[in-house]
Amino acid sequence: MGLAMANNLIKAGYDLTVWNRSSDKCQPLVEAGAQAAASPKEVAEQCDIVLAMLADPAAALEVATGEAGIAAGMAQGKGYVDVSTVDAATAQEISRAIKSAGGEYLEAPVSGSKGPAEQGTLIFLTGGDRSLFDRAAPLLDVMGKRSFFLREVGNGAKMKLVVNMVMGNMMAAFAEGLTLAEKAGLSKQDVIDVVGLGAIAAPMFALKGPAMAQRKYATAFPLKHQQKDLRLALELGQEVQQPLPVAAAANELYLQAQSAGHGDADFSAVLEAVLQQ
Ligand SMILES: NC(=O)C1=CN([C@@H]2O[C@H](COP(=O)(O)OP(=O)(O)OC[C@H]3O[C@@H](n4cnc5c(N)ncnc54)[C@H](OP(=O)(O)O)[C@@H]3O)[C@@H](O)[C@H]2O)C=CC1
Ligand SMILES: O=CCCC(=O)O
Repeated sequence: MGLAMANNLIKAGYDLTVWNRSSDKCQPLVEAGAQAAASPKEVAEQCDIVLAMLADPAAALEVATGEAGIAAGMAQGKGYVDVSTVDAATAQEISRAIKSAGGEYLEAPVSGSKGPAEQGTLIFLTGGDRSLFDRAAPLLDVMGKRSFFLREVGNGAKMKLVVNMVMGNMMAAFAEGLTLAEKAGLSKQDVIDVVGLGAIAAPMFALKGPAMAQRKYATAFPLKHQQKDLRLALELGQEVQQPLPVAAAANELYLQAQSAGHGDADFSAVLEAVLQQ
């Protein structure tokens, strides 16, 4: 995700300084004109606005608040926009670290996968400093088609978890439907066609269904990240005392798929867990 988003910023003419834990992954961006930095701190020292796209809450915290992290290079006038999918408490902790270092903070997780990241059609779900939202808007407009400002830090994370919980549930239900159809003697392609014409038609089913019918799962959204998002959504449900039995059942399927070695495959590989029931 980060590579595609950074590429679009370079193409739009922005002067980029990049860092990634595995530094070889920065090479295509350096070849496209970006400068490589030795640490997140160095990126923050060199840039007015820092963007980060990281795996999970642990990675987001380490990169933002670690010894050579973003906060260590922050100063007044600089801003940090974290587009990773994390929980609200993590976003709030990062916000405190950035602000006590004098910077501004915006959480901005994205809806939309690899295709929208490449095409610059992501949807940003933001919360935090309104002035940074306004300052970063031209960058978000290069990478996305719409940006929502949801006020205080944590609301972007919560919105993202709600959306991804629904998405994870939908994919698990679709996998069950395909499996039931096949065992009942129906064609999976017929199921995809019928679903695509009715009220439950979804771009996701049309996009991923044909490959799922062949048990192929080229990674756009890694299954391990979908399971992380369901875990975080279930934790949010506990915080606000909302039972989420459908999401809890879906989470079990993603955990099973992950244990069976499909964590780095696309999240549609949840079908493999359904097939094992
Ligand atoms: N893929 C998708 O369709 C979408 C993903 N997201 C969210 O975006 C985020 C990134 O997703 P995606 O790009 O697919 O994931 P990847 O797994 O491809 O990338 C994860 C990134 O996080 C880095 N990272 C992981 N752990 C650490 C750490 N401890 N310290 C420093 N860096 C670390 C990785 O570095 P390294 O290269 O060294 O491993 C890599 O750059 C996730 O939060 C995901 O939920 C949101 C919308 C869509
Ligand atoms: O977090 C991943 C979202 C994927 C998508 O919105 O298609």
